[in-house]
Amino acid sequence: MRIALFGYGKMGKMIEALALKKNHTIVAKIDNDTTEIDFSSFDVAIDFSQPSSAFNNIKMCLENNTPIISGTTGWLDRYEEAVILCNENNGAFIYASNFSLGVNLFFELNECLAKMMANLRDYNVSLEEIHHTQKLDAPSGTAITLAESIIKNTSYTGWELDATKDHILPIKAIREASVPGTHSVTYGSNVDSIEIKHTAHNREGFALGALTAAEWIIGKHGVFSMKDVLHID
Ligand SMILES: NC(=O)C1=CN([C@@H]2O[C@H](COP(=O)(O)OP(=O)(O)OC[C@H]3O[C@@H](n4cnc5c(N)ncnc54)[C@H](O)[C@@H]3O)[C@@H](O)[C@H]2O)C=CC1
Ligand SMILES: O=C(O)C1=N[C@H](C(=O)O)C[C@H](O)C1
Repeated sequence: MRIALFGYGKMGKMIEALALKKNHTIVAKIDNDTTEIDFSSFDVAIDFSQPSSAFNNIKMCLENNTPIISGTTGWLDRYEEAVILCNENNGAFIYASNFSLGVNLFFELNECLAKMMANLRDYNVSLEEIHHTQKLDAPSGTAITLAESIIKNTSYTGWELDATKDHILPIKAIREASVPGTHSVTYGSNVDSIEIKHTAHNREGFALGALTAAEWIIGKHGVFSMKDVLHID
């Protein structure tokens, strides 16, 4: 598979290392704003860039008939525009706030627990995420995905960083030197608490998931998610 990397930072480099081990070829490493890209030279693009550049990278790929996998977080106010562009161009697109298998299983666990807790009024839910200090967005994309699922399945109506209002799910975003990504969901009452937690030990799981999605999407048309790639239901 011939791959173009949009974003050649921590994730771009990790994906390159894994891709080479799997005998894929990295034909382009795009690490800044540019329009000088030969889209005919690669089969798929993988974007791990920055919140301010992700949408434009996705747009360029879709307008040039290139399947695009995006893991960049913090740009989702334009997600619906990306969906429209994908459909208009008969393209192929996957966004995931987290590509690791472990977190995608954790998403399922979170949904299941939210459904169980939905009518238990003695418990309040809160979310915490811990990431490295270079992270540009807060809360993390993964925390937002977790929060949206809880909101869909309980009486919570929204989320806010450090919220203290009724029915608003509080998210605490902590930044510590080199943490790859830790997420926990806690249901607390006066008598006990229930916590589920995912800890990434390094970035390999994210990179492997993104490569798996890139291999999977070739030849397909539409907007997909990691549920499609991993056959989770
Ligand atoms: N969905 C997932 O599984 C994961 C998502 N992420 C997200 O991926 C993004 C990148 O993460 P890291 O690699 O850790 O960040 P990073 O800061 O190490 O790398 C980002 C790179 O993008 C480059 N860049 C800036 N403007 C660009 C443009 N217009 N086009 C292409 N590249 C450009 C920067 O020069 C930098 O090298 C972040 O939004 C992060 O939250 C990170 C890990 C996993
Ligand atoms: O910026 C990161 O590093 C990560 N970002 C993603 C997010 O915002 O959820 C995924 C992972 O937690 C690492």
